Amino acid sequence: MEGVDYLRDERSKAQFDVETMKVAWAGSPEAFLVCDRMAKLVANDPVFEKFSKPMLGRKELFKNTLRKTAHAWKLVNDLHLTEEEAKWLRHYIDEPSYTDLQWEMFVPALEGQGTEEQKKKWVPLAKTMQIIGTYAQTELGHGSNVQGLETTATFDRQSDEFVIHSPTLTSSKWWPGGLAKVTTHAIVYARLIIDGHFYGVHGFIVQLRSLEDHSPLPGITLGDIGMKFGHGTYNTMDNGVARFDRVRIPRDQMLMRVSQVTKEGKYMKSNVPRQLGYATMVSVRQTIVSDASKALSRAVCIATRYSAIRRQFGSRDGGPETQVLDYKTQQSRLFPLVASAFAFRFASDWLKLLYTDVKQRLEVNDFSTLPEVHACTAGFKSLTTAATAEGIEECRKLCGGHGYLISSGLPELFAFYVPACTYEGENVVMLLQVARFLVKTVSDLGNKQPVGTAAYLGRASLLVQKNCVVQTAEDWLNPIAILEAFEARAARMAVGCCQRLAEFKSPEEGFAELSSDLAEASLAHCQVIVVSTFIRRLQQDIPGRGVKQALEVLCNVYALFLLHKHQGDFLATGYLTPKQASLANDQLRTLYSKVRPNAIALVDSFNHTDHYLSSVLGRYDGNVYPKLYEAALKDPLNDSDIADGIHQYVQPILKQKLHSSKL
Ligand SMILES: CCCCCCCC/C=C\CCCCCCCCCC(=O)SCCNC(=O)CCNC(=O)[C@H](O)C(C)(C)COP(=O)(O)OP(=O)(O)OC[C@H]1O[C@@H](n2cnc3c(N)ncnc32)[C@H](O)[C@@H]1OP(=O)(O)O
Ligand SMILES: Cc1cc2nc3c(=O)[nH]c(=O)nc-3n(C[C@H](O)[C@H](O)[C@H](O)COP(=O)(O)OP(=O)(O)OC[C@H]3O[C@@H](n4cnc5c(N)ncnc54)[C@H](O)[C@@H]3O)c2cc1C
Repeated sequence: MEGVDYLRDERSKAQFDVETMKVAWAGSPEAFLVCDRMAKLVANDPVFEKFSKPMLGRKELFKNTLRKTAHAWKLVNDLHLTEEEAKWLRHYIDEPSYTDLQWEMFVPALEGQGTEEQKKKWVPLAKTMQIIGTYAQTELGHGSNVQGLETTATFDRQSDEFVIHSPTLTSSKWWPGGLAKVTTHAIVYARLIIDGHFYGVHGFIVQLRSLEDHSPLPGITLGDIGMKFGHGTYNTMDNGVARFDRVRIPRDQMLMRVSQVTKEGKYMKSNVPRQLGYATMVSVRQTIVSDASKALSRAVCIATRYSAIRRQFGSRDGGPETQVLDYKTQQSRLFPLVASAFAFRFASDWLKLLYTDVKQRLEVNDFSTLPEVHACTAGFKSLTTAATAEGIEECRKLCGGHGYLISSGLPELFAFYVPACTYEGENVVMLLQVARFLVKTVSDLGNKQPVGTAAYLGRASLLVQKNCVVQTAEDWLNPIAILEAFEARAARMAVGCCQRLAEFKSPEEGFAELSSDLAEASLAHCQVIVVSTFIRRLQQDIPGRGVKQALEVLCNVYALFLLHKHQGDFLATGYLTPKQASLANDQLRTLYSKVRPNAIALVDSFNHTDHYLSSVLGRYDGNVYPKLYEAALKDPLNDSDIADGIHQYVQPILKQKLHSSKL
């Protein structure tokens, strides 16, 4: 039956205005309109159909993405889309493509690390796609350890050129998106050598392919690194390998904002810190945090809608069975993920502001907030991608057996998403960066009052002594009580690590030995910031019937869920008593009952189209079973009753004559 809304009753239970919540989720009325327009543009364009993707082979997958990307670029030009609109268009097309690297890394690297002159020359070429670039940092032998990269860029004073060379197999560039078959240029990260001296790793603009016939330029070997996890998701992308055999580039193609090499071969450091060479990674990590909330919102939307349709057990007298969404176990696994999607959304909005601020400061050579922004982007990247990857897998399990079908949309989403835990800074390596910041901050407390996200550590001496005052489950609804619990736990963990570090012969030895504890302290610190950002968001004016109240419930769910999950930390650091932890859990159960009537409306607020979700379980109308059946029938194995290979391989077995002694 087309046109029936199987989730209508659920929608009628909503205690808040969904349309206003959509705006709160999008960030502003303008942002909502852009997203909505781009989502519909993609959903209504047959070129962007994606149902057939799981059936395509590697070459077809890749070509299909090239076709979609070309169509998208045509739309960008024909419709005069802004950069913001074009970004959303790419997002809703929902297929990793070389343009992700072009816009998220190549252009930002040129803009952030190039001189004014370099920007003037290269940025317009990239922005009009006259050149297509990638970010070639990782090598076969090194990814996390950027200073360990082996590719060399040797200055040749005679010709005023750099010679880019891959001296070993492990120095082969390995992973860059779009490198294998598409990109014409790359920012290649290499060790600078002048007169036999090493001057650290720098970025160089290297042309890879002819702009005439697209063939690799002399001395450059390019290829694909092979199929990746999952089928139809990241295999649309040609992650590549590149080897350089003494390839020459002009001197002015070294990105020279941080340091310069003169014609005479003199290495000149400007007054900007060398970490600015890592600025592109800070920019992308910030984007990745925002993508986490989108990916998680997509998974929870599917699992919540399906959980309202799916019924198991509980039927009396032939009446309807229980919706699985009504089971407390289902709620306790699902609702914290719905709350996390909102928490990450608000955290990423805040991070964007922080990043915009640091970008403006860097332009006028103010580097004072860079360490804090680096710690926040690295830490948030780790926290949100790990929770989102786990959350998508949990949503698959929440959908029972059907969640394992490609048509549920969840396996492909997981396969697409999970590398976010590794790329752009492996998650544990990123937490250890936060740990460096924390250790410095705590060690400096006697001399310097911490500010910004670390300001609470300025009260560390108080926080390590004070105990939680909560006496009833109701008390756990007080944002001051919640925030203090998170701050006290994080401060105690950080201070505890620093005290133990002092017992080692050297800080390096202590840091290595205590790295697991330091990573946990870093996670606790990042959770303070995410929880406090959610609380601060609620202190702002939030219009719309019941919107603020619904968000308050989610904020409490997010915080108390984390408290429950990490209660070992809260108890071990001595801030909470077991009784107080148990009261928090009682409150959490009550909160789940408050989320329940709003569950479907909350996931409707993400405004995801059926095209974007690409899930029969998460359909807006809840018409799951007929569509699941229909999708199954479309499988190529259902083209005929007797499949290829049956006559050849199965019938001979069925027809064999065995002697009874062999049975
Ligand atoms: C279903 C399909 C849907 C499809 C949808 C499509 C739409 C998608 C849209 C957008 C997607 C965007 C994503 C695009 C794809 C991404 C592809 C991924 C690309 C990559 O992975 S590129 C490679 C990334 N590589 C890394 O991240 C490497 C990680 N390693 C490092 O960053 C560093 O090596 C290190 C930080 C670990 C160590 O640095 P190092 O200098 O060796 O050593 P330290 O001594 O630790 O640091 C010194 C000092 O510097 C500080 N510091 C380090 N990093 C930074 C920084 N970035 N900024 C500022 N400061 C930094 C550090 O804290 C130290 O400071 P201190 O001395 O303590 O004061
Ligand atoms: C889908 C995808 C796309 C990518 N795209 C690009 C791209 O476009 N351009 C590009 O340059 N790169 C790209 N990469 C590479 C990516 O950035 C690296 O894989 C990533 O930075 C991790 O580095 P690694 O592979 O060297 O991991 P490793 O560092 O080797 O990690 C292996 C293990 O060692 C641990 N480890 C490493 N160092 C430490 C330490 N100091 N202390 C404790 N534990 C440690 C890690 O936690 C991890 O468990 C991509 C990767 C993927 C998966």
